[in-house]
Amino acid sequence: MTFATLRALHAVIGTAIDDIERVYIERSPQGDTLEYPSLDEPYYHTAQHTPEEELAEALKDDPAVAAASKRIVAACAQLSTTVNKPWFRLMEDVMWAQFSSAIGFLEAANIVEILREAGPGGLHVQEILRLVLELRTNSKTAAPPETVPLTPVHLSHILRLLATGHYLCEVTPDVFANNRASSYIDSGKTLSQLRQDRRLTTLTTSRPEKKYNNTDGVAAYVGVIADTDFDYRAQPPPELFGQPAEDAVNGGGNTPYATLFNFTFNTQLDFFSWLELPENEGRLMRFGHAMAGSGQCEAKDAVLQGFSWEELPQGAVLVDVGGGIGSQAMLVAQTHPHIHAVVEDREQVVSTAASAWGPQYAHLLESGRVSWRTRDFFQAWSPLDLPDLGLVDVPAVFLLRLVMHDWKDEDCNRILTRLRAAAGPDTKLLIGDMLLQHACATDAEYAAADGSGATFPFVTKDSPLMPNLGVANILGYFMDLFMMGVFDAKERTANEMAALTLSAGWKIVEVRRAPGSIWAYTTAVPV
Ligand SMILES: C[S@@+](CC[C@H](N)C(=O)[O-])C[C@H]1O[C@@H](n2cnc3c(N)ncnc32)[C@H](O)[C@@H]1O
Repeated sequence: MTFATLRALHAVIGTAIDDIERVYIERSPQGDTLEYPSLDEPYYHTAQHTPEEELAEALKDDPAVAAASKRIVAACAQLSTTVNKPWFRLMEDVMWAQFSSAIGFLEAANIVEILREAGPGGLHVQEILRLVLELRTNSKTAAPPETVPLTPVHLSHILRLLATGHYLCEVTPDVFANNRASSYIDSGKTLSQLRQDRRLTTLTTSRPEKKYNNTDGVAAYVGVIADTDFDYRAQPPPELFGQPAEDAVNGGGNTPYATLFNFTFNTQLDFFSWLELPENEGRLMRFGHAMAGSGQCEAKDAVLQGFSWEELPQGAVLVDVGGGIGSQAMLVAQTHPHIHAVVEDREQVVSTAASAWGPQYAHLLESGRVSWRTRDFFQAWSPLDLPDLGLVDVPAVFLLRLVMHDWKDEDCNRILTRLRAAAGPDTKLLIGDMLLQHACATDAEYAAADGSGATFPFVTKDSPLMPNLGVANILGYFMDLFMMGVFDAKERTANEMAALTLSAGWKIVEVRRAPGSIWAYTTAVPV
């Protein structure tokens, strides 16, 4: 039985590679065969590429390729867990935090940028260290110098761990170069730009977060998640251990803390208010950029596929609630000229949001088709007064992307109830968030699935793979625990989301997702 399962998993991998190759062949330019991008070759998104290189990279987002890739990841993980000695698997998983810290260090120390400038031959750790120290800053978001007794030996060990885990290549002993995986974290900034950011400021106010301006937000996202102060991130809330949260986190003092985040930072503020404290200015800026990077969780432009925007009437208004710097609103307004988008957020975010955008979107801001307003989403929604449209008291769509997962159910209910009170009969609520699935499926669910992988279960009943595609989707389940630690919130299962929206008078009518993806756009209408 087990050998049959091993072979079935092996077959899944082979079939999925066939599926990927078919797409690459079909899309190859005439007379040429498009190769699958090599892990050894960096791909810097800000660099110049040949049309073939760009296409080969872009095809990873092709729905058939993305779905096949997920099956390969799921099968490889299941296969390696089956055959790995249990002790090794167990210890690797328990010690995985070391790897996460190493990636955080790679980003914070600008090593990807240093190695980009070094080129394919790489750089010896001694020279890497010299540049790391030269670029090191003393900001709140970087480790203070006295806690980093970094030597070339330390550095080579950290980088070797990363190379062994398929980030970086060790070209010759102690000489490291970027590979495709590490190049993905590249901010695109030159070392001279990074040095310039330091020079422009005083010693005590250096601004490493400027590194994230005009980037795709991936480095910023790594910085947010791997922030060295966020060590509580791996800890589930104490309630899970049967202790009341207050007893477990208040350290015997008199002040109860609502979450482990509050305990760790010794604050009674919620995360977003804390982020606005003057000493967290760099973190706030980085967070805004990181949200642009969060787009990588979804298929490219997923918000465009997640809703039938083209069916909205001329002058329809999308309200992007808690929309941050407005990355989704921009995308929708850019693609659909008949839509106006208003991004609502906290005052401090709104006051700097427009300046986060380069000339590419200037026409949307100048024409007023994208605008911002300050609104606390726990307060009542009030009509908008827009230059071209006049008074808008019934928006067409309320978008909540990556908002629900920040809040516990009672708070989400308050947010949704405010939106429900402002909704007209045709107003849609669109939620963009992970939609977790159970790690099992019933016969009825298998029978009802359409087989495309766009509905759960993501595989057919005879597949050896888990119905939620296991490790291929584990990011969603990691984020779930991260949200518990940071906000006492969570990612939600489809059933949990349905119950939550219904509690505020919204009924889910559609879920759209890329095949096999845990990320979904969920549409609800007033009950
Ligand atoms: C995780 S971010 C998501 C941003 C954006 N929706 C996106 O997908 O890129 C959550 C956003 O909620 C905003 N936010 C937090 N509390 C808020 C409140 N009480 N009222 C309005 N916005 C709030 C934050 O400032 C932040 O921009």
